[in-house]
Amino acid sequence: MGFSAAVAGASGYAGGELLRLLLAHPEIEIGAVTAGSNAGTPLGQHQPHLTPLADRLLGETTTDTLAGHDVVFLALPHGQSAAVAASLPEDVLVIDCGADFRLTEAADWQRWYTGDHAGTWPYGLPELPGQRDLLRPARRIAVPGCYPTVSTLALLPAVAADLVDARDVVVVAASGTSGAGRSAKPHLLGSEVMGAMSAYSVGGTHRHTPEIEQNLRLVSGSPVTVSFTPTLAPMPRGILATCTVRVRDGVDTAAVREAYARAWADEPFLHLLPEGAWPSTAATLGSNAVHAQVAVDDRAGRLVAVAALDNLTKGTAGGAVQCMNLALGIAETTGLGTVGLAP
Ligand SMILES: NC(=O)C1=CN([C@@H]2O[C@H](COP(=O)(O)OP(=O)(O)OC[C@H]3O[C@@H](n4cnc5c(N)ncnc54)[C@H](OP(=O)(O)O)[C@@H]3O)[C@@H](O)[C@H]2O)C=CC1
Ligand SMILES: CC(=O)N[C@@H](CCC(=O)OP(=O)(O)O)C(=O)O
Repeated sequence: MGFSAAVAGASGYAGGELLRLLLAHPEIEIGAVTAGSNAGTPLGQHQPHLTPLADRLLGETTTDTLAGHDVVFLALPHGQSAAVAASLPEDVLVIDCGADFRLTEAADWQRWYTGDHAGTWPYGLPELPGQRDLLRPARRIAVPGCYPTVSTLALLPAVAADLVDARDVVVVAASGTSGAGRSAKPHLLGSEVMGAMSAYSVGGTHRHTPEIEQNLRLVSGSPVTVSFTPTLAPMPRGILATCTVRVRDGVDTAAVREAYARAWADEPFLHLLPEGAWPSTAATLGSNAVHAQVAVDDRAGRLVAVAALDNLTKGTAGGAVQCMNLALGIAETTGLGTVGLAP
């Protein structure tokens, strides 16, 4: 065991997935586990699948509890991370699963969130060009939102190779309910969700829109406009994103597939499926993998890129552990699987 790690928000979904992954990580010893209103109760009461940690008591999320670790993961609601991070020494690796430090523009923060913009940390999507060089020396990392991870990765090779016009991107993504966190909300009741799909934050109102645009802008030679519509699917975890964008003249499926195969040849977690096979969330569950497929719809003149991932693994905790590995100087794939759970 080389490094100690604390997890704040350990009673929640993202915190639970972090602990599941860290339990299997050969270089990590799990230290403090903390919560909010559930502080003082045993972790096993909230995360019964984490049997080796069942008797651990959840601590208060304070500087005293979190201090003294090499790594601190924050899996807290938006707006809670800045104060905690500021109280920790600069040489401690702090990895925030929330949104507070993802956006580069304060104006974007003010438009899409409430309160003051806390700042910008290196963005925890290693697959962005040049990003690994920024993450290796970083001691503060902002993990992307789950929809931005899957949508950005689904579109990145096509936008980077200038095969598409990024002014006309449409993303419709279906998420499992764990994406909404664990606190009780009427629209997440079993009777509302089971056997039903529904759209929400329609009409360009979801706060992940500027994050997806920010990511694609990094590689696009032209302006980027994304119309993003999330939907809620009757499953506990997983996201399937269907992304379409106008293709440049003469671009066909073969050219797009070649660009994705080239871009992802050395990516350990990004898989372009064999031609004709389309992603399913189930095949990615519990793994850090992203499965994708692309085709050009010649009649409509649009690229269709479909990608699936597990929102709690590559979409949050797995992405966070991947970034931790880079920042600790250990192999990026340590403790992370690419094999999903099926059926
Ligand atoms: N779920 C997902 O798929 C994704 C989540 N994220 C982000 O990860 C973070 C955690 O999300 P998620 O796990 O889903 O949320 P949950 O609601 O499931 O968990 C929230 C956690 O934060 C704790 N908490 C709440 N308020 C406070 C407080 N004031 N002080 C200390 N601890 C507090 C809760 O403790 P208690 O049980 O005591 O209330 C709980 O442990 C969020 O920022 C979310 O946006 C990012 C990408 C995807
Ligand atoms: C199904 C569902 O409700 N999903 C969440 C996305 C969660 C996520 O990625 O997290 P951040 O809040 O960290 O950005 C939502 O749409 O708000």
